[in-house]
Order: sequence, then structure tokens, then C-alpha cells
Amino acid sequence: MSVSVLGSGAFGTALAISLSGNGPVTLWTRNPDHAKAMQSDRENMKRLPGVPLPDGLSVTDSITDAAQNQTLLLAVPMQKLRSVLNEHCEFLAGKTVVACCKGIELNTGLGPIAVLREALPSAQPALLTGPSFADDIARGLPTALTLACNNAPLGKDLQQQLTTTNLRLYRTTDTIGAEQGGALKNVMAIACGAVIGAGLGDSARAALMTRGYAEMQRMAIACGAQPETLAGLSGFGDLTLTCSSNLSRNYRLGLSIGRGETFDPTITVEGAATARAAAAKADDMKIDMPITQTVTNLVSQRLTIADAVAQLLARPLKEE
Ligand SMILES: NC(=O)C1=CN([C@@H]2O[C@H](COP(=O)(O)OP(=O)(O)OC[C@H]3O[C@@H](n4cnc5c(N)ncnc54)[C@H](OP(=O)(O)O)[C@@H]3O)[C@@H](O)[C@H]2O)C=CC1
Ligand SMILES: O=C(CO)COP(=O)(O)O
Repeated sequence: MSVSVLGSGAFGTALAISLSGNGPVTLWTRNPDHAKAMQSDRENMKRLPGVPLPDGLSVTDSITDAAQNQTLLLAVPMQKLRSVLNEHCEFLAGKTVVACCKGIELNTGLGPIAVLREALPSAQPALLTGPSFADDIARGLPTALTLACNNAPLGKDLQQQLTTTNLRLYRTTDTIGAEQGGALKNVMAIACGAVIGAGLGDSARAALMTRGYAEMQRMAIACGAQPETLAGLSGFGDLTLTCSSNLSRNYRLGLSIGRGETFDPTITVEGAATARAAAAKADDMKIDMPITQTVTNLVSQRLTIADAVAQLLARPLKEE
């Protein structure tokens, strides 16, 4: 069965390339010039240079054409998800919409599945998440991902449909766990980048990842997630990848904060807005999330890295 990918950023393009090994795939962009360039270059020079687009992948700027398929993957940044759904709701109504973004909406504190439910109640929502750099996927390197869907039979169908020669999908019905893990690991990646950028060492990073994981669990479980989901690909798996690789944009933002350098504001860094959204939510829910709060303050330049470390180390001693 054919699928469409809406959003021709790095991740959408990489997924479309991998999925085209299963059958025809349509990749949609909102930008007609970008569509033309990809059609003639057979490459996404803007977002994923260096990887040819396979023959089975067609590019369009027509949402009508892209929405011909029943299964639509939505690969746009989290803070843009609702506006994309609103803008194209007449074409997306009744479709199976698989969100591929990682984050928490700033104004509402909602994750991708909850936003899908609110903005497009007639759609069947699912989430694809887990450790996966666009560049790796596009080059055919293997990884394993989580396909989360509350509707178990549909989740099973999607698992079959979206597994490719290099993407092995595991399924879960715990959409809350999958969306919380994918969102919060980006916040921890910023913190880890900052620690390494400031020269504080690998031991500090390991401590931060571990305590960050405890924070992720606290929030996710309070929202109704199952702990096993957090221990899986969408939580622990993606946390490990993102907190330890220079390929991660969240980690690189952290590195630049730690080094006192500036960072290109046009680069998609989901963890910055998500830290703010999660910190506000933690406040409301009375959940202790000191690392998330610290990242919020670091990103908004309300705190120096030296003060951040001093504050975290000075917290009252407690049981692990
Ligand atoms: N890159 C990666 O390795 C991975 C990314 N992800 C997740 O995927 C999501 C997207 O990231 P990524 O692809 O890397 O981001 P990019 O910055 O590479 O691309 C974002 C894409 O979203 C499009 N877009 C933004 N706003 C709109 C809109 N209103 N309507 C239509 N299209 C829009 C942009 O279009 P335009 O070019 O016209 O601006 C662009 O194609 C994020 O949530 C990220 O966390 C998940 C796993 C891996
Ligand atoms: O989510 C990702 C890897 O799984 C990509 O991470 P960045 O958005 O930090 O580049």
C-alpha cells in the first residue's frame, strides 16, 4: 500500500527514501520551488544533501495529490504540527496520520497524539519515534523504532506497512509513554551537550543522563505512561543516542551553550520549546524536574552554566 510523507525536512525525506523500498511513496512539501528543485535534482539539497531520491519516490507540492493515500506520515516540527493540521484538515480528515515529531506543544503542554486528536478528531492517530538520525536512515543504516497506536489492530497494520529493510518497528499501545520519552530526551540532550561543551567531563554527562531519565520517568508515569515504554526505544534508546552524538541538533545546541557560542536559530531544535513546556507542566503537576527547569533557564540565558552546575549540586541530598 502506498504512503505519503508530509513535510520534506531531513526526517521526512529520510523516511520517504527508506519507505520507497516497500512501494511508491509521495513526499510533499509546502514550497513549490523546493518541489521543483527536488524533482529536477532528484535530491533534497536543502535539507538532506548527498542522498539521491530513489525512482519510487515522487515529490509534490499538491496536498490533494499527497492526500490520495490512506496512510500519511507527518514530519514537521512539533510547534508547527497543529497549524499544519488546521491548514489541511479537509484533506487529512479520516486518514491514518502518523506523527513523526518529538516534542510537547508550548501553549497546551500536549504531545503529538493529543494534538492530533484535538485538531483532527476524524483521523486515526499514531506516532513513529525512537533512535534515528535522518542521515543514517537515508543512507540505509539500520535502526529500530517504536510505532505507538492506541488502536492495537491498526498499530499492527502500521508496523507491517512501515517496517523497511533498514527500519525494524516495535509496536506499543502506550502512546503517552512513547510521546513523553521522545519529547523529553531532547531536553536531556541539550543538558548533556552543555556539560560536554563546558568541559565538565563524561562522568558528569553519565550522571545527568541517569538523573534525566529519572525525570523523564517521573513526568511520563504521572501522565499515565507505562514504565516499560520509557525503558524502550522511544525513551532510553533515543536518550542514549541523542545525548552522545554530535549528529544531534539538540546536543549541538547544548554544546554551543556550554562553550559560550551562538547557535543558528533556523535549525530545528525541539528540546528548547519542549523544555519550557515540560517545566511549566511539571510546575502545574507538582513534579520535581530540576534538569528540565535548568535547561529552560540556560536556553533563555537566565542562567550561566557555572550557576546551573552549582544549583544542581547544591540540591538537598536524597535517596536515589
Ligand atoms: N532530523 C532527524 O534526524 C530526526 C527528526 N525527527 C523529528 O522530525 C521532526 C521534523 O524534523 P526535521 O525533519 O529534522 O526538521 P527540518 O528542520 O529538517 O525540516 C522541517 C520541515 O518541516 C516543514 N515545515 C515547517 N513548517 C511547516 C508548515 N507550516 N507546513 C508545512 N511544512 C512545514 C519545513 O518546510 P520548509 O522546508 O518549507 O521550511 C521542513 O521541510 C522533528 O520533530 C524532529 O524531532 C525525528 C527523528 C530524527
Ligand atoms: O531525534 C533524533 C534522533 O533520534 C534527532 O535528534 P535531533 O533533533 O537532536 O537532531
